[in-house]
Amino acid sequence: MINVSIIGATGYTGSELMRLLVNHPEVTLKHLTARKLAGQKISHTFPFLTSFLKDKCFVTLDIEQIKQDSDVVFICLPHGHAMTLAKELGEDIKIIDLGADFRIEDSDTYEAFYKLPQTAPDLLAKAVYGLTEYHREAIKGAQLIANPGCFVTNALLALSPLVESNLIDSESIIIDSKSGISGAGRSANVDNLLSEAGNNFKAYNPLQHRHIPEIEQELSRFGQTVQIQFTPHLLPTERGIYSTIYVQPRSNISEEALRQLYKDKYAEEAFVHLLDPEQLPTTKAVRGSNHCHIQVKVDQRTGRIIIFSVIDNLVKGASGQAIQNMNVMLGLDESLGLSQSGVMP
Ligand SMILES: NC(=O)C1=CN([C@@H]2O[C@H](COP(=O)(O)OP(=O)(O)OC[C@H]3O[C@@H](n4cnc5c(N)ncnc54)[C@H](OP(=O)(O)O)[C@@H]3O)[C@@H](O)[C@H]2O)C=CC1
Ligand SMILES: CC(=O)N[C@@H](CCC(=O)OP(=O)(O)O)C(=O)O
Repeated sequence: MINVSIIGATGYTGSELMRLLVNHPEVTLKHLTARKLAGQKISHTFPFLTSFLKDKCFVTLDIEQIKQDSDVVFICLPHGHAMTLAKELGEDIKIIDLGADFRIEDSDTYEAFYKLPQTAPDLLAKAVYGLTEYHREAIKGAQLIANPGCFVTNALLALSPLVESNLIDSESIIIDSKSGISGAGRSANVDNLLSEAGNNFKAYNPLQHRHIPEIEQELSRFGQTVQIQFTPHLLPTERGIYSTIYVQPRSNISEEALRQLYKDKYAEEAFVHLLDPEQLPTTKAVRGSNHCHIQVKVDQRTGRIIIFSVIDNLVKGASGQAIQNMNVMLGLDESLGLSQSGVMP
């Protein structure tokens, strides 16, 4: 069995990891850390885990104990902590960071967008970016994974086939994204109260969202420098990310050719699906699952391509993809623990 510990198990990504890993046939959950809730039963905070974790309690973070007892550690903390923790955990343990500390290759860009110093440049250099479908070979040999941001995962799965094929004007990309409130984490925040966010809808952080440099970095890997326009919005729902993306092709492309591109790219992928032409993605169809649903259209009037893409921010956008990466790192079947379908209604 693989011994797994979670640092920051009281948050949404930590609890989602537990929800998925209790059904992973190869995993034993070891140390599940918290600050204030240390010593308390996990099932009291997360009753959905009652029959799975029984009397298991949160524990205070003890690096030596974790090093001794774990094969894999997931770090589910606010940005800035994983740089220190990954150093302390050392190189003999596999680490998957769900935050952004190892995602941005250029430290000045990280510091500008995150307002935090990059204190682990040596670890940054060896970290592998964990968008599984595009970095599988590197992930196989990695010790440290930078798990992608949720909006980023959604946008990259939608856009990469087009950018990789050099079919679009790399400065024409407009990404209009919406996220459920769990994307903001479980910590108390007035903006996320039902009375503020319920029956409400708003854009936030236009022009400066932290995911802009991450999306540009990853799309630019294909060869051309990519500049995007990205605006996130807050949906009055718990989970889900929905992106509608507009791009200008370099030359006219038929919808049939466009569909073939996506079909070929994702034919072998367990979690990325091009929907039938008459369908449009919905957040509920992927709710609780590790799946990404994509639709592509060509507007015959304007010539633009429109891509619709949807994931569950806590699963493919965070904990599910982290487990997918763990499976790849350990040479396991990539889908282990991730067989859930979406939940409707
Ligand atoms: N929510 C999402 O959809 C996604 C989140 N992420 C990233 O994953 C990481 C975790 O996110 P999420 O689970 O949503 O966050 P939450 O706010 O839900 O949970 C944060 C966790 O971090 C702990 N924590 C908070 N501050 C500190 C601190 N100063 N020192 C030690 N522990 C601390 C909390 O523990 P305690 O109970 O002790 O306070 C809690 O367990 C973040 O980096 C986030 O950006 C990535 C993709 C998607
Ligand atoms: C709704 C909401 O607030 N969403 C978060 C994104 C969550 C995410 O992907 O996390 P990272 O911070 O690890 O990139 C935001 O916009 O900041």
